[in-house]
Amino acid sequence: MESLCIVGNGGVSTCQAFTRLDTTRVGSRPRAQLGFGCFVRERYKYGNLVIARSGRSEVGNSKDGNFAVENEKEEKRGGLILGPERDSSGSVIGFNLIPPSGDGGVLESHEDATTGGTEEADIEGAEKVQTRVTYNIVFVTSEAAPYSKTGGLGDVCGSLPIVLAARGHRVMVVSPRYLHGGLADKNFAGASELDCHIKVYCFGGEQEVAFFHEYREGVDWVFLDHPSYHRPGNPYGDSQGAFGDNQFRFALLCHAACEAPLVLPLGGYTYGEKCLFLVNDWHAGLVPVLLASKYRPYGVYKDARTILVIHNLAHQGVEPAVTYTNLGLPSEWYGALGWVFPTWARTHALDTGEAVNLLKGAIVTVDRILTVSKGYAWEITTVEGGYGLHELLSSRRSVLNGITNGIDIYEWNPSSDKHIASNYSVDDLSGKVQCKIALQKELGLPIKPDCPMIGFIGRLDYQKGIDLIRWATPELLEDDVQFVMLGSGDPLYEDWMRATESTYKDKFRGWVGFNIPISHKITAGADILLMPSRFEPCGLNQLYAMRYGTVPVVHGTGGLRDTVQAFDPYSKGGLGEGTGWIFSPLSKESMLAALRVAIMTYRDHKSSWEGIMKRGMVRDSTWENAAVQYEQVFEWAFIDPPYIN
Ligand SMILES: Nc1ncnc2c1ncn2[C@@H]1O[C@H](COP(=O)(O)OP(=O)(O)O[C@H]2O[C@H](CO)[C@@H](O)[C@H](O)[C@H]2O)[C@@H](O)[C@H]1O
Repeated sequence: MESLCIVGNGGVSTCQAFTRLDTTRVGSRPRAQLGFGCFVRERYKYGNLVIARSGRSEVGNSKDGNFAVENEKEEKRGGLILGPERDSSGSVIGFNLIPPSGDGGVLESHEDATTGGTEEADIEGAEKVQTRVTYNIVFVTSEAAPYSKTGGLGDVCGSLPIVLAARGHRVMVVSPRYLHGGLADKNFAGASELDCHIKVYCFGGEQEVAFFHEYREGVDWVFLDHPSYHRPGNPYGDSQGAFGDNQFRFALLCHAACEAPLVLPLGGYTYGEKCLFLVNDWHAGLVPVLLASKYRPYGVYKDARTILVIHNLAHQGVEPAVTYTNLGLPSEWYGALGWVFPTWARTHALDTGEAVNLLKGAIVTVDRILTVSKGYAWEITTVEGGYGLHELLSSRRSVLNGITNGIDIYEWNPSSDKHIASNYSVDDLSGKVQCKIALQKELGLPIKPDCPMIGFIGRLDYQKGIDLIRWATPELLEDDVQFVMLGSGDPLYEDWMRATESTYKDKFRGWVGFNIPISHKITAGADILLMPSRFEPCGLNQLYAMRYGTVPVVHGTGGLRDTVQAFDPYSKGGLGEGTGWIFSPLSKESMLAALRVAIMTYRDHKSSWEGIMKRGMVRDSTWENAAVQYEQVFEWAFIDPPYIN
């Protein structure tokens, strides 16, 4: 117990007792980079108020014990709280706690943010406790599971918001209310219409939109309602291809998402102007452009920040330049979105290649950029991975970070999964073979519990390396293996899957369609999950597979390389380490070679195989791990002024 003077608004307001609750050491950089010691954080209880105080030890190479002594000394010398720091609305957002040396370091990460270049080391070292600063966070996304999902974007925007809310943030997710006229429409049944219709100006007129809302698992799920979201198909298209008015549909989403924190009194209060927009992929790319061009010039959202999360750079929302006037942006902002196709990509000699690119607009106006793995964060700054935006992305490298996705460990849990035939866990794997047998039965394959079963789940497109699978399948199926694929997408590959199934009746099954229960059954029933992705920003299926003891064989790219550890039978004195196989280059030969080693290990080295399975099953893929790193980036975003003021 000690006493501390609390000075507020220029005068000593009171002197009261306070108690130190705990002292923790905050993740530190290598000393050589910083030239000073590690940061420490202490928490104090003052009446009902808990105050976090951060400072740094001057003895960088102190052992933990020395840190305690150091801070004990500092504490004895006493410190001052120089009053609350308030935002423009008068809300208290922090306390200026200054030790007598004047070396306060209340916001240690401010220094981190200005040094640049090595932030990733700090992201990983961030504390794994409840966050100290909370934000009003607005996710803007074209899909969020379980309401809408065509792939990994839906998974991420369906689970990360819940984890952030549980960590104390106020979180809203704004997404369209798709009604396709099928069973999936019931996903929105829990959302009720809010008494708030607004008009947004774009596409040559006023567009009236409504909002639906469901408060679930601590998150405000806000669904934007407009007739253009009500049609058969999926969020982006139908059997005829992509919808022709997607630019309109997602521009509408962005306009409305900018209004939502200002106009929706969720739980009685709006989110307000001081919020953090997390804009996902091109569909949400207009949000930072709108803030910069239409709100901040009028004094609105001056204290908001925006972070672009890139899940897939291959999709950028590119449309002819003439469509710019539809977007509801001031004409002088054309340069932000204007983009010129390289000469080789133009359609004819008179084509000037001029276009508007919504993702590019976001990249040049947003405060910070995140991708879903570190490997991909680097790849998008290269010619090969940058899809024409590598130079722009490189120019913003100082605010670009990669954070590997987590997974929903409740939905993807082999010991409680309702979709699979038999539950199992790392302590009792016996149910896994039952899942395989059940899958063989369901698919009409010969029941062979010992036959290696390879699985594939994903969109049938160029990104996922389906062409490679197609070339390799005849050779692969010469062996005594079974191969099960689930996917939809390019009709060429859908037809190929059907044809292959009829050629290899005893060995191959191709399930064309999008089916979540089947994806769980394959993840549990297969022994090997194949992911020969050409590029993969993160990849979730390999994470699900590892959690289910299904061994991934992946191409060494992006998040696949970051998350799968190559099996090495000789390490650890012959005990082995690693969670799967990584092949490179992306060729039929190297993929088949990796699969053959995996199959041989499955057949002939049972204990090694079990080791690989178990290491994968206990790997930490939780969202908590990623959420802590997200919070570090949030802090950095608010330390810097808005990129475009
Ligand atoms: N036919 C089908 N039936 C049922 N379920 C199916 C399915 N096809 C795919 N899925 C499911 O959709 C999700 C796909 O996630 P991925 O991360 O593998 O890829 P995607 O390319 O969509 O995501 C993009 O965004 C995510 C999220 O950031 C990144 O991980 C990824 O690298 C990037 O390409 C998984 O949950 C998978 O099970």
